[in-house]
Amino acid sequence: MSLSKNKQFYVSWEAFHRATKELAHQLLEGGYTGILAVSRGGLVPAAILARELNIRLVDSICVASYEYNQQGSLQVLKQASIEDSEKLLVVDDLVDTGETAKVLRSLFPKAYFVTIYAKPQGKPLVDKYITDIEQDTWIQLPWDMELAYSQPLAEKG
Ligand SMILES: O=P(O)(O)OC[C@H]1O[C@H](OP(=O)(O)OP(=O)(O)O)[C@H](O)[C@@H]1O
Ligand code: HPA
Ligand SMILES: [Mg+2]
Repeated sequence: MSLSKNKQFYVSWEAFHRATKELAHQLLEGGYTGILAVSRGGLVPAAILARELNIRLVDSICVASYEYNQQGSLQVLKQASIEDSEKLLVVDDLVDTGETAKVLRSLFPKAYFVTIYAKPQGKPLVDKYITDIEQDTWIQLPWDMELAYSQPLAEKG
């Protein structure tokens, strides 16, 4: 299924870091003892949360569903070895249709599922997130972008 969107939401590294630290603040009193990163997008916020919350038990589950913005069926490429528990944080960068979160929730029903960004369709599947993004918007993450020259407005046709 094509998820091409009308609008784009560009996220800088700084903005991503700031939002993830805000998430860490909100999780500080939760007593979480382990992190499960949903690779690949969840690896970046998982590393930041692990540092901020002083959690050293970090695992990953490797899934694939999108090829750029074409959504296919979700495949689990590598299972996690960490145990499901109320003290486990499952971390992804974002929830869009909720298909990834649905699978993760069925595999880790006790865990606390967090993301940085959430679109309306996927929002009911996450326990906590930081920023709402409209469904028709594509989130451009910092690791998918590079600095580039921008033509002055006066020179644009
Ligand atoms: O709510 P959904 O519609 O399932 O979309 C959200 C998922 O899509 C992206 O991952 P993707 O499968 O593109 O792989 P990546 O993390 O390796 O980039 C994102 O990192 C989430 O994991
Ligand atoms: O909006 C998005 N941006 C980046 N990756 C994604 N995977 C699903 N939706 C998105
Ligand atoms: Mg992902």
